Amino acid sequence: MDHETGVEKVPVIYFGKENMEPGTLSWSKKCNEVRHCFEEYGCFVLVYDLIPKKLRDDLFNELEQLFDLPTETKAKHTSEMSLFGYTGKLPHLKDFEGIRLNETANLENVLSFSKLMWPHGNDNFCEIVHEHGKLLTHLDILLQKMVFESYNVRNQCGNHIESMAHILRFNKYPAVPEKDIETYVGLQPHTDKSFISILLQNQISGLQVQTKASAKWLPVEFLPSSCIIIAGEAMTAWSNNKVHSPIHRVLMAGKETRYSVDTSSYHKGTIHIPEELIDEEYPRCYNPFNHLEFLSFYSKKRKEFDAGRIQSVSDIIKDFCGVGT
Ligand SMILES: O=C(O)CCC(=O)C(=O)O
Ligand SMILES: [Fe+2]
Repeated sequence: MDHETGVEKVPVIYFGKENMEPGTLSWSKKCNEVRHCFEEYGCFVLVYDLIPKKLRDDLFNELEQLFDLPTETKAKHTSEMSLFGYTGKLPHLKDFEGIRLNETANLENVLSFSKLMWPHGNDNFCEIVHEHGKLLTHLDILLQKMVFESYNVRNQCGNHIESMAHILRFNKYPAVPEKDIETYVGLQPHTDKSFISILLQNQISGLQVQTKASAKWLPVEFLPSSCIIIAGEAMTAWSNNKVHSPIHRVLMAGKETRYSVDTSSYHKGTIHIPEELIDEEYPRCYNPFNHLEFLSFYSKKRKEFDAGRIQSVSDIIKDFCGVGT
């Protein structure tokens, strides 16, 4: 809630050098702030001077060039799982395009992708994407440490973080024809299946998040040096339902193309709900689950959803590993 205007807004958290020293009082306050936002909204805008402005601008320039490549070239980047590879121009998403890359903090992965896209590779692209991959992986791990700290399960954090994988998705939402404004959906309402998702965007807004309390759509405003942090269903399960995984969508209402970069973290093994988060008030809601198997389960459900056979793919973690399902 914005106290001056009384208007409900997606919360904003500021990270500065002065509160990022683990063990200090201001660090624990920040950890609690992060946890509070995850519990009440499932998301927040993070203002943090982590990625230099020029590096960000360079990334969005590179993305423009990448998406300008012929569709046949982009489609060379394939995968059996619907979560990976190139997604283009699906009937229900109009002109939306997405490209997913695995572990961009590992330069080899970016290099082999660039050789697939450009006959002689593209050093500039590789350097910029790899730099982002490293910084965003670092940020994801930092946020996870803060969550574990705030729930008093710091001792379990090391193993958890060592098992994390990071996937980057580049998204392109083309400008909207005048007649379609108001009705055009860039990305349908969904919850993320990750542990945490971190979103960077160019200056073009469009992301909206549904509130937990009143299911109201809140637009996410762009702030300089910011990214948007969203809790995925895997963190909801890990936290025994304390963390909220918000439904969000992209509604394009502008004449300029929107680009975003989504970094999602996934556990490569089994996620166990800490015993410390289970008690009489909060009985166990989820069994231990394999995160990658959950993604395959989602992938199948997603195909059923796209074919109109099921109504929703939000909250699907309950079907997968909820206690009593
Ligand atoms: O582009 C955005 O702002 C949202 C992207 C998103 O929700 C996703 O990739 O899961
Ligand atoms: Fe999402």
